[in-house]
Parts: sequence; C-alpha cells; structure tokens
Amino acid sequence: MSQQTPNSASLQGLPARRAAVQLLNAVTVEQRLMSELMGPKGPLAKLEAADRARAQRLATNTLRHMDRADRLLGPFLRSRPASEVHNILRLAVVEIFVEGAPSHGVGNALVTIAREERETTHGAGMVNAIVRRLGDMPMSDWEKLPVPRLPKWLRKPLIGDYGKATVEAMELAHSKGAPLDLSFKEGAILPEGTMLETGSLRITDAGQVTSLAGFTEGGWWVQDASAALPVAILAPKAGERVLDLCAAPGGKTMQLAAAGAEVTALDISEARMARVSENLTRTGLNAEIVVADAMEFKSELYDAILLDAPCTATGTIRRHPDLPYAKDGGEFPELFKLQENMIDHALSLLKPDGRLIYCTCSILLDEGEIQIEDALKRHPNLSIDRAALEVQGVDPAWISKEGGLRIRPDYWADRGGMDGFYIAVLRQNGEST
Ligand SMILES: C[S@@+](CC[C@H](N)C(=O)[O-])C[C@H]1O[C@@H](n2cnc3c(N)ncnc32)[C@H](O)[C@@H]1O
Repeated sequence: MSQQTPNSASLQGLPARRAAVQLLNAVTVEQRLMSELMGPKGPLAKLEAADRARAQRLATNTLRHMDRADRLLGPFLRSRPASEVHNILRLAVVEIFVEGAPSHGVGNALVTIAREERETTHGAGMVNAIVRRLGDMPMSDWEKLPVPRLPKWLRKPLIGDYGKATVEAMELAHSKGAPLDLSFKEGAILPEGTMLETGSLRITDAGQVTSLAGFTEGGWWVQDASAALPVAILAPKAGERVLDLCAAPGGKTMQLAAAGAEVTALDISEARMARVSENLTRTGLNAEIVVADAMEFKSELYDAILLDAPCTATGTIRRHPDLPYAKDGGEFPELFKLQENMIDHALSLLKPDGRLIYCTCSILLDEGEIQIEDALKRHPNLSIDRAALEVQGVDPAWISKEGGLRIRPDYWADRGGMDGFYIAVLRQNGEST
C-alpha cells in the first residue's frame, strides 16, 4: 500500500473504526469499562445503529485478541508506540486476521484516523508501513500464535489459585466469546435455541436481542446460564419472603418473582434500579423496589436472602474482554472487605431457619471459597448446605471442598461455555447472629 488518497469505499467504515479506536483508548488509557462508555456522551452516541454495532464488535474483538495482536506486532515495533497508535495497529491486526477485511481498505481508513488526532498524527506513517506488511503476512502466521493470555496482574493470582493448565483452559474459553442465554417465565414465547440441562435457553449468533421472538411479549430476559443457577439453588417457594440484596439490573429478581416469591429488590444505585423497574414492567413481574445501601438496610427477617455481591466480575471476561485492561486489581481488596461485611449484615436479616445464598460472578477464590471459609470461622452457628447445590444439570464435581459451587468459564466447553461463578448456601442453625 502506498501513501495515497483514501478512496470513498475504504472510508465508508470510518465512523465505526474511529469510535472503536476511541473505545480502545478509553479502556486501555483511561482505564474505563466499555459499559461506562455507552451513554449519550460516549463515542458511540452519534453513530447510526449499524456503525454502533460494528464499532462495539471491533473494539470487543480487539480486546479479546489483544495479546495475540501484540505478539504479531512485536517484531515490527522497535519500541512501544504511544498507546493511541498501538490501539490503531491492534485494530488493524484484528480487522485483517479476525474479521478478514482487505488490508488496503483497513490501512487507508486507519491512516486517515491516525492523522486526525494530535496523539497519533506522528504515527500515521508507521501505521501505513505496518499495515502494508500485515497485508503480506499469511493467515498461518496469525493462526499459529498462542491463545491470548490474560494480563499478568490477573494471570499470576489465577495461576496461584488454579494452576497453569486450568488458567490456559479459561483463557481459551475467554477467546471464544459467549452465546446468548435466556431465562424465561412459564409459557413464554421463545426464540429458536437449545434448551440447557440447567433450564436456560441458549442461542448462538443471536444478533439484535430486541428482534428475537417474544421480546415484545416480555416472557424472557438475558441471563447467562451460570447466573441463573443461584436462584435455581435458592429454590424459592410461592409466597416466601425473599430479599434480593444487590439486585440490579434484576436478572435474579425476575427469576425470584417468576417463581412466585414475595421479593424485595434492593440496590444502592438509583440508575441501575431504574433498569430493574423497567425489566419488571417489560416482563410483567412484581417486586418491592428499594434504593439503599445494603449495609444500612433494616427490616423484618426474611425466609431467604440472595446476596449477589458486588465483585470483580472476572467470571464474565468471555463477554467483557475490556475488564482485564480497564482494571489492575488495585481496588479488589476493598471489594473483598465489602463482601465480608455484606455476608455478616445479610445474616442479621435472615430468619433463624432461613437460607442465605452468597454468589459472585468471579473466578477469584478470594470472592468465593475463601470468603465462605472465613464466614464459617466468624460465625460458629453457620453451616454450609451442600445438598442444596444438587440441582438439575449441576455437575457434583463442581462442588469445592468447603461445600460451595465453583463454576469456571472453561466448563461446558463443548456447549459454548458458561460464565465463571461461585455459589454457596449458608444456614444459621437455629438462631440469628
Ligand atoms: C453483581 S451486581 C448484581 C446483579 C444482579 N443480582 C442481577 O442478577 O442482575 C452487584 C450490584 O451490587 C450493587 N451494590 C454495590 N454496593 C452496594 C451496596 N452497598 N448496597 C446495595 N447494593 C450495592 C451494585 O449497584 C450492583 O448493581
């Protein structure tokens, strides 16, 4: 590719590519999560729907393949370029080798984008030269690269928790992304899909969620198969008083309400709670809505409490590959402490014979096994209910030694995987703490 005036065909994708680069910069430079960038001031706000979807897909794929893209680019880079230039090059790799886009079009568009900003204009020539060389590389050079690794700050503690082979299996699962899973009410109109043993409906290549059959009728909602297990394990009975202590955006609230429980849904975030209300309206389900800090909430005692505690969300990297690049683990100890305090406070809201379901969408043992072992030490009258974990489709081999359920993203590899999760059922043996 020579330095040329970009033709209009290759520039058609400019808005989406520009927004993808902005998303990548916001994640890797400003350490912001993609979910925080979707608002009216975010890079996607002014785009047409198709460009918005494309920009999001490009940024997500680039983050998912970041480690491989960096390996492929390594030999072309004498020193590490400015992050903003690096992100343009990473996007080029992913467009050419993952999306199969012609390199000349990718080069023209990305050189134009590089020239637009102060941080990248000096790198435009380099982008041009490297994309040209990428275009000459055979696909086999990409295919023989190892599975993308997690950044060191997360990989190291995970290897300490699980060993290298398991972490590599998780990384393989992360690289594959995730299908769409639905939870649903009885009698709901459902799109075509595969019914999983645990009761979720799985759809591969779902496309636009709002276009799926039954969306308007509101009989189903999006929820990963493993995220649906805490309520299956809680097994709410009609009329039971259940407190959903960290409820937003409400996937589990809807499951509880659909089972006929009398649900109090609480969350500290007013904005996220508005989504719970919207979700309940769409699905025609009911719950009492409380916006409050769980730690300050007082009430009559509950039959059952679901504590889906705020966590690192490291179990959801398959669908949120931005997370390892937007975070560095610095704020994690604060979260672990909050989880500990929330368990203790939840126990004070539980009837003597009640059950507390503690769960996190995390693969870190600190937020699962270790949290529960510590809670059992703090509360001598607390016990763990292993038998409650025996629900349809749950492999008994997933139960860990303290009696909780450890779900890993590399499980169900042949069926499209599942998010990492930890679930434990606690009982207070007769009296509240
Ligand atoms: C893992 S999410 C909950 C997901 C939800 N259970 C579902 O299934 O859709 C954790 C939630 O905890 C909420 N949260 C964080 N700190 C809180 C606090 N101190 N009190 C109440 N909610 C809190 C967050 O706003 C967030 O919505």
